[in-house]
Amino acid sequence: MKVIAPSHLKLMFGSSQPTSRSYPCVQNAQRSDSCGTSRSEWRSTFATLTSKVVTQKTLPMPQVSVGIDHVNGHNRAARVLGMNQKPLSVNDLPPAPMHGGANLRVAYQGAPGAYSEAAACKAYPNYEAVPCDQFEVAFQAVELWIADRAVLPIENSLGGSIHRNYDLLLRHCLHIVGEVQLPVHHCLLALPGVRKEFLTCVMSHPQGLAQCERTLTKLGLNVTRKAVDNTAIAAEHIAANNLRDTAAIASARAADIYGLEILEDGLQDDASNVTRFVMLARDPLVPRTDRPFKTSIVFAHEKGTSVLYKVLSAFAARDISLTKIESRPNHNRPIRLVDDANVGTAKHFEYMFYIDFEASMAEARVQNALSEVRKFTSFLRVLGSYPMDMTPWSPSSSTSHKASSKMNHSYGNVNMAKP
Ligand SMILES: O=C(O)C(=O)C[C@]1(C(=O)O)C=C[C@@H](O)C=C1
Repeated sequence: MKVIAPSHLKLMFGSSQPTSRSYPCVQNAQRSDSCGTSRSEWRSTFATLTSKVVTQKTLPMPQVSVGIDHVNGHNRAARVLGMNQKPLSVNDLPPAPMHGGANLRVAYQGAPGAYSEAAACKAYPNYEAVPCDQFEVAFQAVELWIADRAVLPIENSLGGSIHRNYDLLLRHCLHIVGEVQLPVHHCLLALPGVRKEFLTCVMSHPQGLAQCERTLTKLGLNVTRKAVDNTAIAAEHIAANNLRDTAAIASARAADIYGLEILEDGLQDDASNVTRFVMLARDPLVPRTDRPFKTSIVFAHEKGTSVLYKVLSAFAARDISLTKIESRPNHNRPIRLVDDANVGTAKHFEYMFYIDFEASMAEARVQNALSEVRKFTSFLRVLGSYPMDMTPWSPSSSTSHKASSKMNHSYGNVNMAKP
């Protein structure tokens, strides 16, 4: 792995710039995000898929050859197209890669030693790291072609959703092209020689603190909790400022990098602690049916939650399993007032609903379900259709984390900017 940014990329730009690429935004009356609707084969493909009932089994594939992800090896499709005048079908294309090609520049939030760095490495083993100080900067790095991908946490099995990234997905125009599930094994780190009894403060990312709350209480430490932007940044801060009364909740790799000692190993409240990350790109992936796919959508409706049942039944009727539902405030219209002369004014909160389901946009049942959903919603956008992470389950352990950290260190010694 090579770090191509001298230090963390910082927030440099005001509002997000739409890229020149296409967006699979399916919008009805209301435009609720910053996505433009620039020309694109993909836009028309997705718009077709979601704006009317699609009965054909195959996608209009000749369109696909232009919008292909060359980095991921899909350029073979163009060759196939040249040699063979038959319309392409989904099955003519090479398998959608789980892991991307060499030397992708991958933006993540945090510093070396962050779990996001480990997730980026799992998703794209030969990547060039672009560490960013904020989640939003990682989005911008991809939009402005400083990076090719961003790998960002979206939810954790103990701490729940990372709401900031749900909101940013809507505000920006990137596409989800993959997911990575990372076992997260936390350690309590402090400067060499520091004893637990003398700690007055524990620093970490809010998710790190949330994932270890019960264990911290059980340890009986009399410490204040301090939230910082990233677990590795907490470790870096303690080392850089020689803080002898403060510990960080971070990875074993962060201990190695910043010269800290592990006071407690396996601090997370449950051994099976997993964070799900999404991989983001400027272009969407060609959806396929030859491996398990997930699709993520976001929608809103003017009549609030009353349509939720109808939307969900569009999936249930087609036997499509939902894996996640999240609701966030609808920032365009946070409150709907309903006046009743007799009893006063009801204030209803308005939401954006995010849904993940286990099926591919290339399946007719999904296209039909989305056509139905569109009837009940004022805004609908497909965030991405991408291969599910099917790596076999291996619970997190410090040993396994250290093993992978050694692997990273061998890259790190050559390329990684150590503090
Ligand atoms: O702080 C880090 O190391 C991160 O990569 C961020 C983050 C998060 O945002 O959830 C990622 C994984 C863990 O769940 C804890 C923190």
